Amino acid sequence: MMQAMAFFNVLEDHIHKNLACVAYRKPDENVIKAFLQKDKQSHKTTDFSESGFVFSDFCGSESLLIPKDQSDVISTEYEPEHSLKETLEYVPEITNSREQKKHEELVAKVIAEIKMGNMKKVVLARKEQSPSQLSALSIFKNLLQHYPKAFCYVWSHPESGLWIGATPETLVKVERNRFKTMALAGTQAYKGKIEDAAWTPKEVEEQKIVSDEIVQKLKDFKVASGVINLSDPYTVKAGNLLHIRTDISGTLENDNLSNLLESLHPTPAVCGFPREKAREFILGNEYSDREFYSGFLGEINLKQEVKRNSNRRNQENQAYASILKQSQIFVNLRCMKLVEGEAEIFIGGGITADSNPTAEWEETVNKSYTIKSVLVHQD
Ligand SMILES: C=C(O[C@H]1C=CC=C(C(=O)O)[C@@H]1O)C(=O)O
Repeated sequence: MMQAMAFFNVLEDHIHKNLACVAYRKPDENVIKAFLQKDKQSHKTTDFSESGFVFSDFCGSESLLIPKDQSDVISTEYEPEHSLKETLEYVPEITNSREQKKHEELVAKVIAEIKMGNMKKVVLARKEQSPSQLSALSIFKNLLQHYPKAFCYVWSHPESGLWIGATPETLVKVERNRFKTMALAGTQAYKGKIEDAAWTPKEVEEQKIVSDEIVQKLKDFKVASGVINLSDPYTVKAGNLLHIRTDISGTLENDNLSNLLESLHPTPAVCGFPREKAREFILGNEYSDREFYSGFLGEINLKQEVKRNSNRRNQENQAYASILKQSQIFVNLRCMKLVEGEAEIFIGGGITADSNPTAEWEETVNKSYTIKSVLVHQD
């Protein structure tokens, strides 16, 4: 482990030299890890068989990779610099801008398509520009501070540019032959108590489409070898927002990570249902290219040594530590691209037949706050 100051200095230097690197902290953990690529080559993966950190776009056309064997891997313990406020106070400014009109018109178009029976759900996203007073690493530190339950990262790569985010959504975690995923959807503002959250039928349906489709796709792609386990839906907090979540887990049929990712991505939490029609609509109608927003990112095929228990029965095995292969991949939400000091914030929301265009606009405004609130100095 390095001292935090040395860690951030090395990272900053790497970003400054425009060499590929990523630093991240997993939900509820207190270690920040970084992969600093040593060579200047642009590595990509197509079959997800390598070991390293992957950064994939929404379309699935580009999967950048920082290979472990080409990187220095460093880590530091994260200590919040000052006591943090649970929720940042914020009153969304809802302006009647041109952007709002454009977004609401597109939402209305989706609702009309859904009512014609072409689709059941489409996630519509937009991009918002916001000036930032801070450097990438200061923004990253603010995210670490305010979102302990999120996967917080900063990714810098000559091909993708600089991305920063704090996502609440796991795409998949694989450990040996077990996988865990989640269906996350439905959004409301957090008002002080998780228990007080009441969900409308629209939100319940929006989330159920996600969990049903994940299970169906796992079956279609023959991913799971037996029963797929599902929790009941429950409410989770992500920054200033609440979502509905179902946990889904099972045993893998084989260790083909590529097949698993293809079955899951893009889920109806970021695309829609049916997948292909929703994807086509998104690519043909959204005003901005999503790039890496709503794609996925994370560790793939990392090997970790696990020491055996030293109880008597295991004593003969003491000399052997087992190797655990694991992947932990997140959906790239609540994120921004930093372009010459300006933040491009990407936000979206699920549209179903019962959506209200103005409420959908407001939801994206609320979601943008996860990022906007950390673009300024914190005290
Ligand atoms: C697409 C986003 O969120 C997804 C995850 C949780 C809740 C969502 C919703 O309520 O629409 C979205 O499906 C985003 O934050 O840009």
